[in-house]
Amino acid sequence: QDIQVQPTPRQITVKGENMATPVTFRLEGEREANPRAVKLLKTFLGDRLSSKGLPLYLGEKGDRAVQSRKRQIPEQPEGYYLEINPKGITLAGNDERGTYYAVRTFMQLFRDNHLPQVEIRDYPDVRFRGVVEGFYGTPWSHEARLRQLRFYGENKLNTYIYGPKDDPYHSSPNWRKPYPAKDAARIAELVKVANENEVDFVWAIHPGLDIRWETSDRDSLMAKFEHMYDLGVRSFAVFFDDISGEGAKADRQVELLNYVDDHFVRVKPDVTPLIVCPTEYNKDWARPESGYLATIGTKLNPSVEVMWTGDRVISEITREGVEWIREQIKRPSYIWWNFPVSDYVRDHVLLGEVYGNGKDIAGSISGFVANPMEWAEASKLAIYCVADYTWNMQSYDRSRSWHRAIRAIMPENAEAFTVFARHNSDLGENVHRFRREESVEILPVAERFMKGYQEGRYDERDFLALQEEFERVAEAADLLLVDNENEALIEEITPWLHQFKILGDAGREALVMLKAEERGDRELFLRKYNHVKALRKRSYELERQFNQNPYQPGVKTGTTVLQPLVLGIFTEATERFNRKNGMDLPLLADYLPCKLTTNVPQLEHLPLQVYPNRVHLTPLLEVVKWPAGGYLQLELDDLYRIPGTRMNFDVKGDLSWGVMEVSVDGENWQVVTLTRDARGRLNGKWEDTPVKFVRFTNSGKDEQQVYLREFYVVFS
Ligand SMILES: CC(=O)N[C@@H]1[C@@H](O)[C@H](O)[C@@H](CO)NC[C@H]1O
Ligand SMILES: [Ca+2]
Repeated sequence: QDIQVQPTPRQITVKGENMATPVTFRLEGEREANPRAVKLLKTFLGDRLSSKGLPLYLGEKGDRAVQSRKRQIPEQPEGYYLEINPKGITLAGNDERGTYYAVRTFMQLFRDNHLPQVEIRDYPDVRFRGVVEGFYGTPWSHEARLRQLRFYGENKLNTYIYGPKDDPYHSSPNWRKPYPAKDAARIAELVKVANENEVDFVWAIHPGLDIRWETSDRDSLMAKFEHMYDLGVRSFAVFFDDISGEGAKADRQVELLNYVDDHFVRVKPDVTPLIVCPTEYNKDWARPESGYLATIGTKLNPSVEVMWTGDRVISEITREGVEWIREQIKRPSYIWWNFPVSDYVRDHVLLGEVYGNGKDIAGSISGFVANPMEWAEASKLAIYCVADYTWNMQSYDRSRSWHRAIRAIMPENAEAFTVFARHNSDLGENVHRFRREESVEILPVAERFMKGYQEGRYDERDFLALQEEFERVAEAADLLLVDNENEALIEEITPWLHQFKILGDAGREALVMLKAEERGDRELFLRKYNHVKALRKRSYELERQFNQNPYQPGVKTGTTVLQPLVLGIFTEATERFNRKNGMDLPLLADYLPCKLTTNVPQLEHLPLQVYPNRVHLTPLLEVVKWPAGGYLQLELDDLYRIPGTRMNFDVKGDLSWGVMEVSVDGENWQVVTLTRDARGRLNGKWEDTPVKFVRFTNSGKDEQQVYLREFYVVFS
């Protein structure tokens, strides 16, 4: 029979027919077994526990209760052996966490009226598995974190790294300060719940923005770690990502890390190995001539774990890639996988399958933690799949895992959530050029239909299939909006559900428009034309109402297939209607195109936010290396005055290297006077003859490392 356990166990042997579930169980080994495993099992079995009944042997290798099965227990860390048969049940761990995992598996196999007769030998591929809360944006709430930790216990994830960029006590300005009492108490509670769920709570510090390489700051960091230790934290990390200047120096970082390792981590009996996120944390940025990774590799204590995001900031993890970095840092890397994090595409939710990472990387990595979205519940979809992948790579099946994740997270509305997730998985254009599949099933139908429609002959079956899909979209949105099985999740995705409902309605109505136009039914066509326009307007209003953040404000859904399909059908039908009826019904306004050209590598694919009279560059989270002579140019679609332009590079020092110019023809340029305001932002304007081009250049002779916090141009 199809026994489903999450994550997929390494080896399951069915030994016979299902057996009737005993009314009671006699627990053997309670005193010596892992207390958290005992507690979990006793809570689960409740009044089925008694001094009589089928014996249930629980314990770790070496404990008396499981002595007879000693040789069956895998010797890998966190491995376990599970046996169910009419004579008795054995849940035996290679270590305490293994026993806990055996109980977790037993709980999934348990049915009120029957138990499978099985033998399972199981252990994880990757040593450290879990999540790094390491994104920019609103940190997760305390309640969201508690739910996460329980979710990790259920899915055999053993690591949660606390590192929200926007927590001022994790990063600047207060990394040197202890948490205020209320926050401290919350951290202590998180640690307690993490322990109950056999999760290492790793507290990370991000000091690099303003650290000074003096003993006073070293002592501040040690004192902060002591403060966290007193709250119960036993696992620590230091993040040196997204910094420049003094803090980015490898030998200084290594000196500090080795000091912390020697005088804190290894001094205390119960602290796990220190973890560091290096400043050069991906291959794209690694500069052999800087010697940064070589310094890490040769001088950093070998016991310190080194994180790595892959070949690029956001990238799939390949065997070749992890073997390359292993050479550089002289140890396996601890993967920081930047998915499903969406802090650089905040108007999207990423609910698609987890795929693209090699199944042959386990031998070269020590850890694999996913950086999630600020939407904690919505991130569970990907986290569930990462748990399955990192536990047993060879048997990982991206689609099976994803469907099981949906049923685990939304059992009552799995179908509706599947429809929603299918069409909310790609990121759209983004600065990292990282894309995901979206609307995979309907894509071929949509393409074939649009081609046929434009050529004047489409297959009616395709028409009906699209109609059915848009109906399912509309239904799914309404079902999920009133779903109460996971209210925290619905609360997170409500803006996208409203947008999804509009998309479903607009799709159905556009198809009615198409038929009305074909039949020459003017009245019906005009009714539906106006309805779709109204839906479009509602969609824009939603974009302005929800999720207003300074990076990618708004609410995008179905952007890769369904939205373009609706727009395509609407446009084609309206153009035909206009031609046949000598009318000039306007098409759906799309914002004026504005073109960006640049020779700054990190800005090459920077999406623009274009509004009726403003164009914003999408701010970047990472440090931008702006070479001497590096320029960024905006070409507008017409001649405009520039009543205002603003740039914020978050640079304290000299900005005189930056020059802004405007031009009518892209050849002759006039300099725009820039003034620096109290907050260090550069402001300018151009009220003279209207211009078509605006450019900003590093006219100095050195590379500048800046943050692109804000860059917009207002034109009129
Ligand atoms: C190691 C790492 O990825 N650090 C940050 C991370 O905090 C961001 O969430 C990530 C995704 O935008 N970008 C890389 C970088 O900005
Ligand atoms: Ca024991």
